[in-house]
Amino acid sequence: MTALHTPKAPDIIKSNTIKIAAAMICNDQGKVLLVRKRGTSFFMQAGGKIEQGEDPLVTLERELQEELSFVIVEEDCRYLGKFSAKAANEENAMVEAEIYHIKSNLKVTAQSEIEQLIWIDPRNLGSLKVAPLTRKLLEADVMT
Ligand SMILES: Nc1nc2c([nH]c(=O)n2[C@@H]2O[C@H](COP(=O)(O)OP(=O)(O)OP(=O)(O)O)[C@@H](O)[C@H]2O)c(=O)[nH]1
Repeated sequence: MTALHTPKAPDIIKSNTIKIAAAMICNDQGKVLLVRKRGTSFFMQAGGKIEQGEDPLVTLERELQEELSFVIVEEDCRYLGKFSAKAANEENAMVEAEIYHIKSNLKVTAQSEIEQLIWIDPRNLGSLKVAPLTRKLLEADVMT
């Protein structure tokens, strides 16, 4: 008789992990840029899915170009680390993010799949609906 393998919780979580590269874009006034994608309700970091074998910084360059027409200046960009949280828009999934801190005072405009962008005061979110990963990053105070 063939033994059936029933996935245990960690296996299930692993297979439902979305890997992304995303940006903590901060300006001189201590504000942080968040985006809301078309048809969704959570505000989150600009960024997107890492393609198989892709360097996360290459992913981020592509996503910021697509979403904000933003070009990364190397000296204003710093790798912060890998952070994970419950995915905002997908049921029963986790998001694992390579996060980069980017300093910028440039005016950015929403492109393509971005319905809304806002500069927020990280110490005063009020009732803003933010993605779990974003809340975690803001609570970890990774803005500076
Ligand atoms: N970009 C981004 N995605 C996040 C964050 N937090 C979070 O849970 N996610 C989840 O990760 C998923 C990434 O999908 P995406 O739609 O941003 O990626 P993408 O542009 O490459 O997608 P596509 O090419 O399949 O349309 C989102 O649906 C969302 O549920 C975040 O801060 N930034």
